[in-house]
Amino acid sequence: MGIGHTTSFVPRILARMSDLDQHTPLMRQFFAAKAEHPDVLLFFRMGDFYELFYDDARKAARLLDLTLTQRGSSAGQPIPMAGVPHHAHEGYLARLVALGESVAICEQIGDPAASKGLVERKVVRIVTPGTVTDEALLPDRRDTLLMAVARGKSGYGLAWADLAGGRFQVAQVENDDQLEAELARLEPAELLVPDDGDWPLLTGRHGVRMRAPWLFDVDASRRKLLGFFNVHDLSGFGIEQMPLAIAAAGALLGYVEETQKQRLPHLTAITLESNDAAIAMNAATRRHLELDSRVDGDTRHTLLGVLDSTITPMGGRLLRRWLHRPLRTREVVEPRLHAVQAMVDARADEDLREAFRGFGDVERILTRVALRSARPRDLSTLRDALAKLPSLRTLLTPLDSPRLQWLADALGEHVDTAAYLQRAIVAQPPLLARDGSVIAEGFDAELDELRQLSTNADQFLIDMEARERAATGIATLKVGYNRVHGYYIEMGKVHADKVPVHYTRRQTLANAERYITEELKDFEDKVLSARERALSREKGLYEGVLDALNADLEPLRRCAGALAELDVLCGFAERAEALDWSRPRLVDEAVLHIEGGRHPVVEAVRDAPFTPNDLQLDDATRMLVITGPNMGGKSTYMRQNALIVLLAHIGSFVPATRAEIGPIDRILTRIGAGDDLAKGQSTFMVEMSETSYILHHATSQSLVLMDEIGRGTSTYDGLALAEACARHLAETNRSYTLFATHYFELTALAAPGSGIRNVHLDAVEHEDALVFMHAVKDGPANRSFGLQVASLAGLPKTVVRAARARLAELERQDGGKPAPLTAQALDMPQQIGLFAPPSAALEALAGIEPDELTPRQALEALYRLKSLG
Ligand SMILES: Nc1ncnc2c1ncn2[C@@H]1O[C@H](COP(=O)(O)OP(=O)(O)OP(=O)(O)O)[C@@H](O)[C@H]1O
Repeated sequence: MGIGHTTSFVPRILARMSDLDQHTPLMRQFFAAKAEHPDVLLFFRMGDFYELFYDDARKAARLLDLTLTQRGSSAGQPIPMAGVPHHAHEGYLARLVALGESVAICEQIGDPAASKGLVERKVVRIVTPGTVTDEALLPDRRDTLLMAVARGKSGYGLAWADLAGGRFQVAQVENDDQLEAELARLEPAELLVPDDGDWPLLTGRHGVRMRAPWLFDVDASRRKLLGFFNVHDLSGFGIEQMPLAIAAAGALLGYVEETQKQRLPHLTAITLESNDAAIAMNAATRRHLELDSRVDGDTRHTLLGVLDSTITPMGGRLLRRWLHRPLRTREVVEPRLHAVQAMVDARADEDLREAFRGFGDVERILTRVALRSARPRDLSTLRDALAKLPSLRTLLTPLDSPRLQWLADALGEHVDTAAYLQRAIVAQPPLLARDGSVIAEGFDAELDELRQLSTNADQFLIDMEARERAATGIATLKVGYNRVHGYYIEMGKVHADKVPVHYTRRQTLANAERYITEELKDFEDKVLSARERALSREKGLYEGVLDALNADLEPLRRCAGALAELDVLCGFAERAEALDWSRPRLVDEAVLHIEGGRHPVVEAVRDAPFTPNDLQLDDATRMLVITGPNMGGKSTYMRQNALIVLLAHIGSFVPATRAEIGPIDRILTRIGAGDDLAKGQSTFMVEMSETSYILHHATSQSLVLMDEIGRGTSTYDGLALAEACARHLAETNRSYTLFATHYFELTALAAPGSGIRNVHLDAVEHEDALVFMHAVKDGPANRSFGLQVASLAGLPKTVVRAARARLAELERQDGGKPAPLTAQALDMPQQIGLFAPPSAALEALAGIEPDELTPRQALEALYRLKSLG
């Protein structure tokens, strides 16, 4: 949904409503519902369909490929209409929500059969992209977040909620860059912002919803939060002094209450996310490192694609969260690494992972329990999950890791809940509670009796007949049933004198009398309504089961959280073994020392073996200037080091034989591929704004990757900028920098004492083919192989040949060496051969292919050249 959606739609609806009297009663009902929800699609329940009218119909028809029809006319105008069948509406909802649309569901409230005239209708809930909790509408392995952003002089307040998981978090950031970074990290499905001016950052984003600015009022928000969480102040959440965060949280909560129209008992606290705890990565870095999606949309060949071997969906979601927020807090990361080590040492992951199978999505199930929308199969999955806990705990017991033992504790026992669900729910319940047959036999005597009544009615009648015959001595006495009179005891008129006093006459036939007794009447009442009553009894019992689970929700949610974390850690152990990764050492000294490092994704995709490479950065060496041919492996080398650092800080082992990593505060990258031109900036502009961000933010604890900066402008501008940036990074920022460049001039920076070293990647020409070695070696590259790579890429032979001739000329002019970069050289570009006026004769010569000339043509060419010289 784009910004401004609201404003265009409302006046049209209101205009139609102005002549309400002329509309049919049904349409008046529609307009009334629509007036309350003007800016969302209205699903208007009519029998077995949800119908959409007017603009909603047109929009839905377009988005969902529905047929646009007409429903008669109202106020003299045909009514455009489109509909989706009720039984299949979830699929359509899912598609709309994925497109960032919201839908108000307007149900028939009254019983259509019982109501005279128009059945009552009411909007019962509003499904929005950021608030969905239905299983069918949610992606399994990714959080669906609703976010609100408040802005003020000191920056932005952010609040985000994962309603399906029951998480509610806030943070404050200082500027646009940080806001953009958080949006890139969290990727909210729906974003609420105050309608108080421009939001250039959000242009083109899906799911942005403008809200009235007063909804972000700090005082009102504070009151709302105090009321919602039933607390006296917000200091318990650590946000008392954070007005912007409070404003955002209040606005978010208001929206959730407005759309969900129900209590949200599973949101029990607000967690403050501190920016200091995480390694900062801006939006560009996330994109460049291809953490969970690539520029081309591929998700498999990403770090997450390689790393994710979690079994449960909640484990998958947690891993994604971790991956996007590597932590600086060693107290959290070290215990994870230790846990992975313990599992690797004990080779425990295989059994543990086996144990995770069938656990299902306990976390989301518990949310549905809290929201009372849990379905029977949610409860049976929960039951089966709880039943597996003891064996899971047994597997964890021998593992020597405090974190794993803590998690085993957090799993809890839940013996009573497990037994309770075992008793309450049938082995394989049906999909929907309304069909009955969910509550197990033996759980409730009344339900059992009701069920028995409907199934065992025949036996009861046979038994009763035998009993009454014996009691009265009338062998021909019959117990029967007819539709009009119901159950009866029938006997011939001749037996009139033997009729017991408690028999009441019901009907007289020609030769027989029919009676009813108290017992039979009771039976009749019970049987005739038994099915309905069984169903309604079941419904009540089902609610009771939900109540019982809700009473014990917190420990269950802790259990779900522990399961998710165990699953992720276990996945790390599995990956470490399968991919031969090793445990990184997080140290206090300023070093970045990686031996035998590999790029996890490139290695996974390549058929041929991957060449491992080392990295050594420390106080003495702050920057590597990396040269070498295109395709040599420069980008791969730079990124693999960033990924190794990142993996180490989420608690994973890393693709290296050894890694020693000092404190890191940020990972910053400037990498050309996939530049984001969406913002209407030129490639060079993007390059420079990213570079400027880096120069402003990189510290001596930052890891910076710079890939060929300066490429987007003229050679000398580019070269000058690249050198100035490199110097600044090495001397002022003093960051750990990997600086890949095609400007050989930059290799001159690596003077003794500069903290800069040259390394290069090599290729060799072998029988006309170019072989890339992919090994990082000391010193600058001695040639670039640019022409060879161009020829590999299929550039026309004549062009490559012309380039080769030109290169020879340039090298002759420059004495074959890269020119040292001096200010003088930069000021006087014309002195450098590249800009010398080209020789017409040489150019013509370059275009000549001797092998293809006849002797006569060769002679002619020679004369021509002579004339040019
Ligand atoms: N260490 C390695 N071992 C094996 N193969 C590698 C290695 N590094 C890179 N490669 C392979 O070489 C290809 C090119 O690598 P990369 O893109 O890093 O080169 P580059 O030097 O950055 O090139 P360019 O300058 O054109 O951007 C990769 O796609 C990968 O298949």
